[in-house]
Amino acid sequence: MSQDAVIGIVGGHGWMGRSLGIALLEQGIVSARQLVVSSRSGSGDAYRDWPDVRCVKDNQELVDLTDVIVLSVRPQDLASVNIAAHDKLVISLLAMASLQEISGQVGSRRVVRAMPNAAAEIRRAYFPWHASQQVSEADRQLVQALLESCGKARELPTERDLDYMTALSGAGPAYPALLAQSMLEHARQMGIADDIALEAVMQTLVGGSLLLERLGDDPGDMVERLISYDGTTAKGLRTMIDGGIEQIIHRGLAAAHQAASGSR
Ligand SMILES: NC(=O)C1=CN([C@@H]2O[C@H](COP(=O)(O)OP(=O)(O)OC[C@H]3O[C@@H](n4cnc5c(N)ncnc54)[C@H](O)[C@@H]3O)[C@@H](O)[C@H]2O)C=CC1
Ligand SMILES: O=C(O)[C@@H]1CCC=N1
Repeated sequence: MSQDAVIGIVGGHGWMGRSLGIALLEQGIVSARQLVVSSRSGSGDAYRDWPDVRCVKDNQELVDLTDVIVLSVRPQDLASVNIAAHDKLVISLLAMASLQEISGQVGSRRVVRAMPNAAAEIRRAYFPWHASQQVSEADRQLVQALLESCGKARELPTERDLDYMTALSGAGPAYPALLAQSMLEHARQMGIADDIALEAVMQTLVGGSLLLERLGDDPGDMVERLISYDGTTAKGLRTMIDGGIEQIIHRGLAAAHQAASGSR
C-alpha cells in the first residue's frame, strides 16, 4: 500500500530507525521524497540507494517537513530531541517512555507507542503498538500499514500490554541468541570444531523455529512429541525442566517487564 503522508524518522540512521526507513522504501510504502531522517551523528550511508531521501540534523526542521514523526532514539536521548510537534501524529519506538511522557516531550496528544524488535532489520519483527485516545481511525490504519513493513504489526488494547510486550517480543530476539551462545559454548567444550559447532547450532535453532511455526498453535505439542520417545531428547529436556529452566525464564521476563514499566 502506498500512501501520501510524509514520514520523518528522528534517529533514522540508528538500528531500528533505518530498519523501518529502508523497509518503507523497499516496499514502496513511501517514495524517497516522502521520507525525512534526522541524526546527530551525520548522514551515514544507509540511504545511499535513495538519494532523494532528505537527511537533516535539526529535528524541528524534520517536524516542519513531515506529517508523521517516528521517534527512534534511545530512551536516555529523549530529552535531547527537543521538538514541538503541534499535535502531528507521533510514533515512539522507545522502550520505557510512557504515552504521557512522550506527549509532554513532543507537544502532541496524537501519540502511538510501538515496539519493534531486532528482527525488523530482516522484516520479521513482531511490532505491537498502542495509541492514545486522540489517535483517529485513519491514523490507526496508517500506523498499521507503516509498521507492517517490518513484519507483523498488531494494535494492543492497553499501554500495560505494550509494556509487557517490550519484555516479551521487544527484547525477544536476545533470548534465542543467549540459548545459541550457551549451546555453542558447550559444543566447544566437548571438542567440536568452532565452524562445525556454529553451523550445527544455527541450522538447529533456525530449523527448529521454522518447524515450530509450521506446527502451529501449541509449542508444548512439539515438546511432548519429542519427550514421548523417552530417549536422548527426553533426558536432556527433563534435566533442564527439573533444574528450573521455566522459573529462570519467567524470572528473566518479569525483570525485563519491570524495567519496561518503570513506575507505572
Ligand atoms: N534495538 C532493538 O532491538 C530495539 C530497540 N528499541 C527501541 O528503539 C529505540 C532506538 O533503538 P536503536 O535503533 O537500537 O538505537 P541506536 O542507538 O541504533 O539508534 C539511535 C539513533 O538515534 C540518534 N540520536 C540520538 N539522539 C538524537 C537526537 N537528539 N536527534 C536525532 N538523532 C538522535 C543516534 O545518533 C542513533 O543514530 C530505543 O529507544 C529502543 O528502546 C525497541 C525494541 C527493540
Ligand atoms: O533493551 C531495550 O531496552 C530495548 C527494548 C527492547 C529491546 N531493546
